[in-house]
Amino acid sequence: MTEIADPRDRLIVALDLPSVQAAEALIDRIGDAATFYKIGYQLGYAGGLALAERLAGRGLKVFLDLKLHDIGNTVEEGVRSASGSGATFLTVHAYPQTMRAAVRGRGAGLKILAVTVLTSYDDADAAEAGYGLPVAELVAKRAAQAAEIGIDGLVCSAAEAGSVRRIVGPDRLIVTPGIRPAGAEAGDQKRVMTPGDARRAGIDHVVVGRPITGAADPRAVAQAIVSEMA
Ligand SMILES: O=C(O)c1cc(=O)[nH]c(=O)n1[C@@H]1O[C@H](COP(=O)(O)O)[C@@H](O)[C@H]1O
Repeated sequence: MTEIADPRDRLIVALDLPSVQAAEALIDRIGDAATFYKIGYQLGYAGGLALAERLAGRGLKVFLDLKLHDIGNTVEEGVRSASGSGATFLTVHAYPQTMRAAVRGRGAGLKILAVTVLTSYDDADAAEAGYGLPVAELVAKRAAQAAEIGIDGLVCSAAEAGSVRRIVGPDRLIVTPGIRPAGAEAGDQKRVMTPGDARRAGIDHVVVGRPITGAADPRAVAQAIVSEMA
């Protein structure tokens, strides 16, 4: 688990919103309660990649959640292009070929996170997708491969954080979505945990979307999550 000087950096707010204007309005409302923002498909395909550069230029940290998975050459060159965006994190799916290519394309300052098994999957979903392993074993297998390949961090559910930490050691990052403050709706997430329990399980960063983007007071929810983890 890495030392983090500013406790706000542990929270990554997922900007899962339809437009740059909506994202900028949310960032304004949150103000200095958050320092780290994630841009994924929904916003990325609606002008969010340019926003990523602007946020990084303002000193905010940016997680580009592109979840790359393609032939090695395409992943390597895609990661190389993203290396100029000012982002701190970029996701790829945790397939060995893909992870090796991402490490080859990684530029200075960009950390590659490998998504082990999506937090919306349980064992039945993994079986339906053709995997012969329960989720916990598939996460462990992919975490070990990621560490061997030299990936900077893993995305998994907080429920697997303890076993992933034992596999990857203290220096690799563990980033966990599927985070729900007590009483919040799980939605399509199947492997969920509260921010406090996730922190106690040894995670470095949590990713939180709808509990903040859908809140009447997103700033207050962000502050409560940061305090719960401190
Ligand atoms: O890579 C991710 O960020 C990710 C991986 C994963 O396994 N599960 C997962 O939910 N995410 C992302 O984390 C965010 C979670 O959003 P909420 O469920 O609204 O809190 C979304 O932007 C997802 O795309």
